[in-house]
Amino acid sequence: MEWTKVTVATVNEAVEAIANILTEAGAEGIQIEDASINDTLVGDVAAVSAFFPETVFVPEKLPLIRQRVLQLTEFGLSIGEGSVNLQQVADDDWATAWKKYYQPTRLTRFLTVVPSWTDYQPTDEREALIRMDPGMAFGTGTHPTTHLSVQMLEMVLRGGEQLIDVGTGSGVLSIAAAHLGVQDIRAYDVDQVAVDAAVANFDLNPVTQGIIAKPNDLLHGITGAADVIVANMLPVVLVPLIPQVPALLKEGGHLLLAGIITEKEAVIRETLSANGLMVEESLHMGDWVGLITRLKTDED
Ligand SMILES: C[S@@+](CC[C@H](N)C(=O)[O-])C[C@H]1O[C@@H](n2cnc3c(N)ncnc32)[C@H](O)[C@@H]1O
Repeated sequence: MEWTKVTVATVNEAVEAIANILTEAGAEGIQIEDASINDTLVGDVAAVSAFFPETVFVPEKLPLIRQRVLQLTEFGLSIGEGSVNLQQVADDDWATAWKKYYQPTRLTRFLTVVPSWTDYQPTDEREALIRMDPGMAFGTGTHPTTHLSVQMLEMVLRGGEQLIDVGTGSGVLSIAAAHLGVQDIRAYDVDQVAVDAAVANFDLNPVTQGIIAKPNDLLHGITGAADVIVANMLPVVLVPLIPQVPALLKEGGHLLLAGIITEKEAVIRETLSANGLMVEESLHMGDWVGLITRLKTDED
């Protein structure tokens, strides 16, 4: 079988958004390259490739893909070169591409994300595995913003908390939280395809029994407070999310934010402050920032 490979040349900041556009256009697999895995790319230059099966007539889809990539700039996102290129690839190349780019990745000392088709075994008894189907959209769990999110979860969770995962995507953060002892998890995503992908990934990970996954726009209409709210999303979505958080965060609870490129950190901090939240700690990975925040108290 032949596949059509569509590659968008971009920068790190836009990688997740472009992956979503390509998935929504009918891609069956996404491959992300940046300087950490491809020597020919330097700095924050990145490439997102999507593989479409023969049954999809890709040239028909290209104008909309191009238009949606360009529209990202309207949300304040830098897209870099933004060029879109087509290539036919044979099945064998595709199989090799998966193997090359989706390797088990140790996110933290205790959590490793593993493509579902590998037989990777933990190297020690404390290493827990997050099994993900790499054919599904919304990240394989190896993006730096996901790394930061999992690191922040590991820093604040002690077990037994209630957690809300906003923009769950592949469900990776909910699976990580379940491994860290959280049983009461609500996972939401505005996109039904993402919710379906998350549910399928929950089924691959026995630890996730009982997670509620539903389509929802941010936290509109959600009731019932949580100890931890985690959101790895673009700043353009985090800004309207933040004012919804204080009503849903228990006293002493944490809001964990990732998906923030360094240039957008100031606007996120301003929005947090205007809504009675303060930054307890910030984590950095490349150009990305993760913020551990909590409600301000009288002592602050
Ligand atoms: C960068 S992905 C994060 C996926 C996953 N949580 C992770 O950390 O790898 C962002 C997700 O947010 C979702 N999203 C975007 N806007 C949203 C909204 N208004 N409400 C809920 N989810 C949203 C997207 O569909 C996407 O799945």
